[in-house]
Amino acid sequence: MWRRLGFLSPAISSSKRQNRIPESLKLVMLFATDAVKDDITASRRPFITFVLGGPGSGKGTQCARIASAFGFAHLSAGDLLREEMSCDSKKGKLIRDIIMEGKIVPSEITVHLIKEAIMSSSADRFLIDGFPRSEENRIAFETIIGVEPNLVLFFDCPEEEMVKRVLGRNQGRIDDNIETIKKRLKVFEMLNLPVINYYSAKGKLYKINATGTVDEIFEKVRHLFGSLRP
Ligand SMILES: Nc1ncnc2c1ncn2[C@@H]1O[C@H](COP(=O)(O)OP(=O)(O)OP(=O)(O)O)[C@@H](O)[C@H]1O
Ligand SMILES: Nc1ccn([C@H]2C[C@H](O)[C@@H](COP(=O)(O)O)O2)c(=O)n1
Ligand SMILES: [Mg+2]
Repeated sequence: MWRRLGFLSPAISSSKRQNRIPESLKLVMLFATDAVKDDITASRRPFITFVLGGPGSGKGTQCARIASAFGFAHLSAGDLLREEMSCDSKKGKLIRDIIMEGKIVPSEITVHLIKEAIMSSSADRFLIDGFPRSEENRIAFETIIGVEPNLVLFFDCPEEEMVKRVLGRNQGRIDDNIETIKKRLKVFEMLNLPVINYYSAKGKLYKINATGTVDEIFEKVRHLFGSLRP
């Protein structure tokens, strides 16, 4: 099956930008012992789908449809961070500042939130929406949680369409303004495309043209998930 997905995914041009792992994350990785990984993988091995795409490409919209049609638990990294951001704490303020700047929150924070969410769920299949956003995110997940995704969906959408959708979203998000969107698009290209290329090379990527109506896009997604036996 995964070979077939690889075949369907055209290669994506690779980014020249190298991602560096910060010292703080190296320390977390050092202490991510097998005992910690076993928290999630000892009693079960959930089916994990990463859902990637630029800002406004429709990840959240399609995840909601997939979750209700195929029984996946939907974990949005952005939603988890926004929830944490609303806490009146130093960490909450740090997250708010980073999101306003369109940058990426340190991986140890995001992976910890995802890990907690997986552990407190009894689901056997997860959509992890908006993660990993960088090579650092990806490596932290693999090291701390100790599993690789079974499948990676990439919603490929032209920039003008993404900007139009984000500006029309109207959900009161602090990053839904033109200045932050421009920064998020640059960060997507610099940090997220290398991750997409990585999974493409591994034959795990399924690229979906994210233009058209929500229903038209979901038809393609439905076809893919209908052929899976997670
Ligand atoms: N196919 C579509 N056509 C038109 N509008 C869409 C389509 N899919 C989603 N939208 C709308 O575009 C906006 C962005 O969609 P969504 O929140 O799903 O994107 P996202 O990829 O999760 O973005 P972000 O990374 O910023 O969270 C929403 O208002 C949504 O209703
Ligand atoms: N892995 C992630 C996911 C999200 N963030 C931050 C930065 C994003 O701009 C913001 C919103 O996420 P979205 O709702 O668009 O998925 O949250 C991050 O730092 N790391
Ligand atoms: Mg979203």
